[in-house]
Amino acid sequence: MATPISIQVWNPSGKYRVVSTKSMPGTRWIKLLTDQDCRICTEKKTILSVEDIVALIGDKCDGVIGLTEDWGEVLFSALRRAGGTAFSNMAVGYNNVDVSAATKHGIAVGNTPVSLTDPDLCIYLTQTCAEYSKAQVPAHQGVLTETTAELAASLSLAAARRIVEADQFMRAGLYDGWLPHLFVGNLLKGQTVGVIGAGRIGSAYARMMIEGFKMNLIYYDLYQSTRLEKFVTAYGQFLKANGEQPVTWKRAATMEDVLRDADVISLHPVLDKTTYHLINKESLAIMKKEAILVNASRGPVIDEAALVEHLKVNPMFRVALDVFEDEPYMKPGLADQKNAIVVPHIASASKWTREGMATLAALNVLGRIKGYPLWSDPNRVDPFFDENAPPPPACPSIVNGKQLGISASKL
Ligand SMILES: NC(=O)C1=CN([C@@H]2O[C@H](COP(=O)(O)OP(=O)(O)OC[C@H]3O[C@@H](n4cnc5c(N)ncnc54)[C@H](O)[C@@H]3O)[C@@H](O)[C@H]2O)C=CC1
Ligand SMILES: O=C(O)C(=O)CO
Repeated sequence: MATPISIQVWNPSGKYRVVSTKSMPGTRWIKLLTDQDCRICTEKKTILSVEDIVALIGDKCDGVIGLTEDWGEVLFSALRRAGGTAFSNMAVGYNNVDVSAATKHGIAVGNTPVSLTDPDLCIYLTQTCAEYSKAQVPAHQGVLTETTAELAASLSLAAARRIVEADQFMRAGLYDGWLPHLFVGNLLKGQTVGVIGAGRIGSAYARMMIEGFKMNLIYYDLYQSTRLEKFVTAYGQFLKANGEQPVTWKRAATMEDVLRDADVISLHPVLDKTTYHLINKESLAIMKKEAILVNASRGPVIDEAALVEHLKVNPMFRVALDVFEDEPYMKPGLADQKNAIVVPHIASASKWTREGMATLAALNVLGRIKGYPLWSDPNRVDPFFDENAPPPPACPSIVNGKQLGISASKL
């Protein structure tokens, strides 16, 4: 075992033993657990291997909070042997977790689809235009959802206006004076934004690009996003009533239609068998030569080696990536491409979101340890964030709750 070098323990004499495989932001999650007689053990610096985590679980552990590690048979059987019944990913995505292995061992699997109410947005829309405000803009905007969508929007802009290249050029002392051809990029207004996977994050990203830059929408999802369609229709009517060109939407019959039509394409599906290498050599070839591709979902949704080859022969094609196929590594050649922007999986990295995720992950584990029921709607978890009141006695979001027969909360 690579010895963990900086173990930190809170409330050493606590009755319940909880391990957090990574140090998490904020202090509320620590207080919530220690107030309920939990001893918390976390590794502050190292990225732990599966072997390290088994050692940290030891022979007594009630629950674990983890992220990105490979949570399969080895870890779940170790947790079970130590008497554990709870695991929570500190993430909304849980493609790193073998849920059926957890269920087999009677272990609950939590995730963090954080949400909060955003009254300002609703007031703004109500004042702006009655129709527009009725367009089913959700009263609950996800904290993780919006944060991740904002990063995807930032990457779209950075790629469209070549901000990273221009920044590097400045710092290299190459700027001699204003030139008409210097870092000419793409105007977004009036262009088409394509969204693949129009769930919570994909829809929030679409709204930002449509409202912010008056782009038209084409999307592909297995399900119809009625709420998003109504929003774009109403916003289009609002623009028309104000003498502006209305925005439009189209639900594509195939993903290829999106790839063919869109100027900026952002990927937001879950990672599963149907989305693995969704973007590959063939699908890249369909896209416009000057298109922008953004990925803040999961790395393996793109065949990254094929992407590197595509970037080499299509210098006007740009890509902006938050996630990578072999994370934390990049495929050979990617870092050399000027038409690629790469950031280290920071889409959810706003203070509020990360602290909220830590709180939810801790409460998933605590709820299971205490035998609490499941919260009624994992997309409406605002009560768990109220710093002035104790959190509801429920598990905020357990993905295999039904399979384990955990009862639903009446709250
Ligand atoms: N980069 C980051 O830090 C973050 C990444 N994520 C990733 O984003 C993903 C999406 O998150 P949410 O929007 O909250 O999930 P969601 O479940 O609300 O949306 C996913 C959408 O993908 C669609 N989908 C599934 N298979 C598809 C297919 N074959 N083709 C097209 N669409 C398909 C689903 O119907 C659904 O509408 C997460 O699963 C996670 O992997 C989430 C948060 C942060
Ligand atoms: O929540 C997720 O799925 C993440 O990727 C963490 O940022």
